[in-house]
Amino acid sequence: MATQLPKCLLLGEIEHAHDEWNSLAEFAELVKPASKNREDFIEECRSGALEGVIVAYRTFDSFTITGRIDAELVAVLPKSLKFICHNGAGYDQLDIQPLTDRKIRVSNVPTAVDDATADVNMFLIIGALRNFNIGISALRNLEWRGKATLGHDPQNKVLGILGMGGIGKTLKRRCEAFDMIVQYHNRRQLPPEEEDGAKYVSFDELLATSDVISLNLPLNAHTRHIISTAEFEKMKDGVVIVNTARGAVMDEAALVEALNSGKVRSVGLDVFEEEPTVHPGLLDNPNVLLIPHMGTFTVETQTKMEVWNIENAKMALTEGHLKSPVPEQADITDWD
Ligand SMILES: O=CC(=O)O
Repeated sequence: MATQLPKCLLLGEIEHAHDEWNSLAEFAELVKPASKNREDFIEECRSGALEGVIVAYRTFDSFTITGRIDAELVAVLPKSLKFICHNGAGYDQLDIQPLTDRKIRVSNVPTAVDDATADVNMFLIIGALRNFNIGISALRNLEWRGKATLGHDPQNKVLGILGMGGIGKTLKRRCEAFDMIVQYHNRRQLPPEEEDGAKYVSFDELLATSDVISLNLPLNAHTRHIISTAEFEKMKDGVVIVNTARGAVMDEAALVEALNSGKVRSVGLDVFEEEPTVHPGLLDNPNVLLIPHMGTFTVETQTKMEVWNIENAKMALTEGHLKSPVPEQADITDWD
């Protein structure tokens, strides 16, 4: 009698790496949920229709199907489920603790996102320093430069990177090519070979001494609103801030006030607290350069990310472990 293959559940779509995804059929029956929203998905899980699923591959956009992977959802996920492979560097859509409690292992996609996100980060730094939003909007309104005032050069400006992970380190190299002086803050100082000449400073020193502050840290319970009114007050007058991490690391309402008061000169934002909604005080402010979460939005990077995430799923199916487990679970060895 033929042995039954385990199931691998696709939450969301594969857009590029179709061959790699289809190759998983050697190891698993590839299935999709029937549901299109959280309520139905919870019902589908409860009905037992997804039993036999060992690995779930999910995309950022599959949030529309499942909502947050939180304790409520974790309680109904198939009993057979052992691995969730998240296609993205930031995995704040998943609550790791309830998943760990249920012995479900989670992976994310680091590294593959670094270049594309650092490129957007650099674009935002230059664009915000040079007031390009004002010029671009004026030109589209047939007002030539409109109210654009002189911008500022990046050369010799102090860049403070908050969160020196893969994207932060890649950004550092980009910014050094623009002759910026790079300092950073992490919860722990990096070894010298990883710092690669960047100065380690305390959180408060980074706030007080940077001309440009770049937010490159993950969103979690410790980092939500890590930049709010008290932190803006500690910054230099006329500071420039860019964010390609997650909107909620910065208090958007407090940012609008800091922009209105002139404390913050300009910002470049790729991410927002309540995507796809953007605070009207940001939309209305000409000193805000906005991009709709396009940090990794390139053919090459989206393909790399899918291939990486499929490798996680394949390893889970064939070897029973993940290529890139999330840091919270990386040191756990007892999964039985
Ligand atoms: O936002 C993009 C990602 O988390 O990969």
